[in-house]
Amino acid sequence: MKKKIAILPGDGIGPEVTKQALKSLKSIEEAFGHEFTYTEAHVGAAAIDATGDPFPQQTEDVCRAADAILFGAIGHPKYDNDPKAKVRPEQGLLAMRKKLNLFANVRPVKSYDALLSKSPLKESIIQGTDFVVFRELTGGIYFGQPRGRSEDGNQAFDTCNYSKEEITRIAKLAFQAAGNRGKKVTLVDKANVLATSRLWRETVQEMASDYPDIQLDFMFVDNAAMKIIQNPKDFDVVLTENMFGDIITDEASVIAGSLGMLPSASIGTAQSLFEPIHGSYPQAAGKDIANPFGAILSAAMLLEYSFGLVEESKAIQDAVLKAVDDGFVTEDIDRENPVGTEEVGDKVAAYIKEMLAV
Ligand SMILES: NC(=O)C1=CN([C@@H]2O[C@H](COP(=O)(O)OP(=O)(O)OC[C@H]3O[C@@H](n4cnc5c(N)ncnc54)[C@H](O)[C@@H]3O)[C@@H](O)[C@H]2O)C=CC1
Ligand SMILES: CC(C)CC(=O)C(=O)O
Ligand SMILES: [Mg+2]
Repeated sequence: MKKKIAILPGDGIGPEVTKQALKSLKSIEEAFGHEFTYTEAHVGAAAIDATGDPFPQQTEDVCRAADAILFGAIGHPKYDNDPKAKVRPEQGLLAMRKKLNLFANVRPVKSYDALLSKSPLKESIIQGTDFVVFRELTGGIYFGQPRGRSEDGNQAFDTCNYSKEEITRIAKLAFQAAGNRGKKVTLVDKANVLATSRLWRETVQEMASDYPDIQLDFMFVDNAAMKIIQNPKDFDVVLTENMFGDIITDEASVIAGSLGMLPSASIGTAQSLFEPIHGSYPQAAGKDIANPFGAILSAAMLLEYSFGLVEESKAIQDAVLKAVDDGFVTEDIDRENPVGTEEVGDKVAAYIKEMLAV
């Protein structure tokens, strides 16, 4: 199969974890005889430095010309520590999501048997966790207008906005996913307080009759934040809006062992984009300590979601599992006996070929 992949490494640890994901994709090409071409483009602080724009037209063009997009992370302390900065790397990420219509961010959460003992959570509680969060990605408070500051600068405001259409299109994907899994959708919202959350409940309730074999539950987000840690196995498909999904998945990553473990797919109406759920972790940049599994598993999601290459995707997932089982993990997982980012990437790429006997 011949496919074009846009590579957007971004900032901080973005380039190093993306590099490890590419090693796995190259093993897959070799093992299965596929031909992927990779076109790199700037996004985030790297793009501001190069062009003044965190999501330049040239990068958008590269994304639109591709069959799928692999993204690292954006963000830089020089902007985080300057609340008055006029242009911010995060604007690039949000612009990219909006312009490419990446409306559904799918974030699978799993525990790893080999990592159970490393978790601050009780093994008996997290063992066997397997749920997926469908996070709406192009609406809500990250995008709503008006937003800004009052004229005297003493007040600031953001707007949370949702339309039925925005809710319906992601809810459909969540119901369909539940049909192929544990047949349960939990809508996480704040319908006791927010008008937007009440629209979510109403819309999803109306849709439920189209999916009679799916159990639909509702949970307020504050309760969900607690229950995900207390009883993660109660969840199958979690459906939620943009900001709630952002927050509860960072929390849920503790179940997997580290924020560096979780991949994601951002489903678009044309191309889809694949990215680890973490940020640019600037403290770790260039130190060969970042966990690349989230990025590598994002490449696995890319193969399955965008190219329909299920066996190839599984080959990467199996190699990751073997690397984890064999103790090839970075210091966020194993402080006493870590290996470096590059070594993890090399190991997974080698295991793919070894397990497929290439
Ligand atoms: N999708 C994106 O590109 C995102 C970008 N950001 C940006 O990233 C920058 C840093 O933000 P933070 O809040 O510190 O979030 P972050 O996700 O970069 O890091 C938070 C903490 O998670 C751990 N961590 C994250 N990724 C890891 C990895 N691959 N391996 C090992 N440990 C890892 C580290 O303990 C780190 O201190 C900011 O500029 C922020 O705006 C934040 C979240 C998402
Ligand atoms: C940096 C934010 C815009 C997004 C974020 O934290 C995320 O998508 O996980
Ligand atoms: Mg986040």
